[in-house]
Amino acid sequence: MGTKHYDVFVIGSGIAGQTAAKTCKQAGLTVAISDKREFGGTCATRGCDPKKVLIQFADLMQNAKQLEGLGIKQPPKIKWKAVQKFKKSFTKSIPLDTEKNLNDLGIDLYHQSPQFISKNEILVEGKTVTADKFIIATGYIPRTLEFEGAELLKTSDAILKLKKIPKSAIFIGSGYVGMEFCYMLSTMGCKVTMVEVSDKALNQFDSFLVKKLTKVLEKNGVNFMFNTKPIEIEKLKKNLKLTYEKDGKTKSIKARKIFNTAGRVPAIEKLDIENANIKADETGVLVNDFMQSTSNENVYACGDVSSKSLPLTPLSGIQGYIAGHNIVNGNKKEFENPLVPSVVFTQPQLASVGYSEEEAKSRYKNVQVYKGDTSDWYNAKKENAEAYAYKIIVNERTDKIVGAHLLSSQANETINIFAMAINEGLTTNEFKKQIFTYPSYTNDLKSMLKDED
Ligand SMILES: Cc1cc2nc3c(=O)[nH]c(=O)nc-3n(C[C@H](O)[C@H](O)[C@H](O)COP(=O)(O)OP(=O)(O)OC[C@H]3O[C@@H](n4cnc5c(N)ncnc54)[C@H](O)[C@@H]3O)c2cc1C
Ligand SMILES: NC(=O)c1ccc[n+]([C@@H]2O[C@H](COP(=O)([O-])OP(=O)(O)OC[C@H]3O[C@@H](n4cnc5c(N)ncnc54)[C@H](O)[C@@H]3O)[C@@H](O)[C@H]2O)c1
Repeated sequence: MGTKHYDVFVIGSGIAGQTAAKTCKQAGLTVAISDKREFGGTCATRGCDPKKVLIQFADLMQNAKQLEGLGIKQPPKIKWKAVQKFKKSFTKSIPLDTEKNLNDLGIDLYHQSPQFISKNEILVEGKTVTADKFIIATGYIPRTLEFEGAELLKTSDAILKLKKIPKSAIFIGSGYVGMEFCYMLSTMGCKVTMVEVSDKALNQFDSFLVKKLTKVLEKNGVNFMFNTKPIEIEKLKKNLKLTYEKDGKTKSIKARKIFNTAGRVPAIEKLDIENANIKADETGVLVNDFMQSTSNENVYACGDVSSKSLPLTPLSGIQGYIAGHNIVNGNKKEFENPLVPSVVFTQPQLASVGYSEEEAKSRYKNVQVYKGDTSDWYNAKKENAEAYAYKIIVNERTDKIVGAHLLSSQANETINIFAMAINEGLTTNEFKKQIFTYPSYTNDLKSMLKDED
């Protein structure tokens, strides 16, 4: 058993790990990186990017359905095999390209989960490896559900690889992942049931808008079952049977597939972090603003697996850079909790940035809430869209916009306008003075600041 030493050993090759590793290598440090799955991380290989390739076909179907009888004879037929082939053209080369890119930079690669054996030693691929600094960038993994038959559940990895659209499916959990994929499958003709333990979907988002989105998905054929607790899964000949509890009664439903979309948790279970005195809780590896472990100064954590901020791709890249920079230059850069817009890629899309109505009301004395159903506005009507709505939050004293929540077919883009407005501290008057293209969803944003509910 040989021993090897590096200045920096990075665990996880997603956007956070890659960014951190490259930052250290480019500063002249010796660096190694390990991944226990294919290189490239979640977003590029089994998350955001392949998901958007698939979902755009659902969007096409949805748009066509909306215009059926208004010029569209019938919605197009989707060749799912071809769609999957197209998606693969984005994902297939990622692992090898990532490895080659890291290799070319002179970074050593390991293909296994390391285990900490002491504060500065790990065991990986049968070797003891020591390093001055370790960076944990292992991301999130699906939450394990603990009921009988839970091993029959599939995760988002399997949804992205479906060989055909199943006749029926049950989703357990209506967060981002559950809502996006239940929209995709229901639009493609799958009979979908959504089982959610709480009383509404997308708990992080504005209820006024979530209700409207839920209604659209119900029209798409999704059967939402709230306040419902899954308790057992059983394998039948063709189907799976889910037994659940609702209103004190025990009942069951059947479907071809059941997906675990009940949330994601920090991927730390294989690392034996306690051997290196690294502390973590359900939010991830506990770090300070320098992305440095609060209990072991030679360890940094970044991306989803760190305890700081939301598990989204743009933040993982920023945190990876900060961790790498602080290892190279000493703790100089702090993670300052940037304003983060986010979007659920259903149709309509639900997007949000800044404070919710409740957060703003607890923070400011007087809050102005602009809220409306705009499904009768031109942009929605021309698409024959079911729902178009908004809620914008303004601090009344300063007239500055502090939060925006949009439900529209273009919300993934238009929310970025509000992100910029909030970052720049624009007042509603300054915002309304902007000239935007016409007719566009962006131009509608100005009119939203006129109507008070
Ligand atoms: C289906 C889905 C859709 C998503 N869509 C979006 C979206 O539209 N927009 C958005 O912003 N975010 C989205 N996300 C979230 C986004 O993918 C993550 O925030 C981002 O990928 C996190 O990057 P990361 O580098 O922190 O972790 P990851 O990309 O998860 O990388 C971690 C790496 O560490 C490896 N690893 C884990 N454990 C070990 C171990 N013990 N040893 C060695 N290696 C290990 C993993 O194999 C992985 O390659 C989505 C996530 C999912 C699952
Ligand atoms: N578009 C995007 O940006 C995007 C897309 C996918 C994922 N993500 C990221 O991934 C993270 C995880 O998303 P997610 O959807 O996996 O988790 P989530 O935490 O957003 O949602 C999980 C849902 O499952 C429910 N749930 C939990 N246990 C349950 C049980 N036993 N039975 C029934 N329901 C149960 C929860 O109440 C919740 O509604 C997000 O926070 C987000 O940061 C982002």
